[in-house]
Amino acid sequence: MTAVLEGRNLSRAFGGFKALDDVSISVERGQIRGLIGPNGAGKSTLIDVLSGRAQNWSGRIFLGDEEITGLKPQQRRHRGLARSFQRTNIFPGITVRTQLQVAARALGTSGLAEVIDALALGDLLDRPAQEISYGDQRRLDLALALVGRPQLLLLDEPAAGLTVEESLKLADILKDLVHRWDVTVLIVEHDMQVIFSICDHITVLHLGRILAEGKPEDIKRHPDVIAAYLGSEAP
Ligand SMILES: Nc1ncnc2c1ncn2[C@@H]1O[C@H](COP(=O)(O)OP(=O)(O)OP(=O)(O)O)[C@@H](O)[C@H]1O
Repeated sequence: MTAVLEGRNLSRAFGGFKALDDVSISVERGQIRGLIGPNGAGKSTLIDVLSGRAQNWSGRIFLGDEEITGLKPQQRRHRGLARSFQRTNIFPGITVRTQLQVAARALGTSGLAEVIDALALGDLLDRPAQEISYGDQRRLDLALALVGRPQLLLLDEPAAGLTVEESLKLADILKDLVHRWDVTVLIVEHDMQVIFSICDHITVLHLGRILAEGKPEDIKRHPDVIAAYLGSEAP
């Protein structure tokens, strides 16, 4: 299998506190990789390091065969590494259409129609983002990350604040995109229904280190993961 993303020996400290402690991760092409763990485990820190948003970290990162360790977020984005944010990354007063067009222009790409179609945003194009529902805003955030059809999508809690119905719809969209568009996904999510329904592989972080890695059914039964995070009520 080909690794689309490889992080080697990634570390980041805040003062003397190691938020990320020598973590290595390899995500294969076509995978939906879940990244789970308790609050403060280092998940967002890892996403920040991989997307180029973090300062003062160490380690090496490869996107396919290319080392991207020293590249800024926008340079990584141009090479096909996109991310969404825990808080949506959208501008409230601007219409859905304009936000997508601005994102496409910044990337020098066209092909917005397929993104609009995939995320079912067609009826919302002329609405300012502040007027659409929170669930629709999360889909717009995902659409912005998908402009230019990135090869790798880093998602930081895309289902946060969504209803069960919206979360399941999002899960369906993601599964579909991976298969139709050949996008690889690394997803941080606390909603275990979403994680266990879409991920083929899961990495568990705890206290800045990898606690376990494996297939969903093995992770569900892993005693250390149950003790540190899932409890006895794993879905
Ligand atoms: N800018 C910062 N300054 C100081 N400490 C930070 C900073 N950012 C994160 N941390 C600390 O680093 C640790 C890891 O944080 P991180 O946000 O990566 O965890 P997480 O697994 O994403 O948690 P959550 O599930 O709550 O989002 C936490 O203890 C957090 O308090």
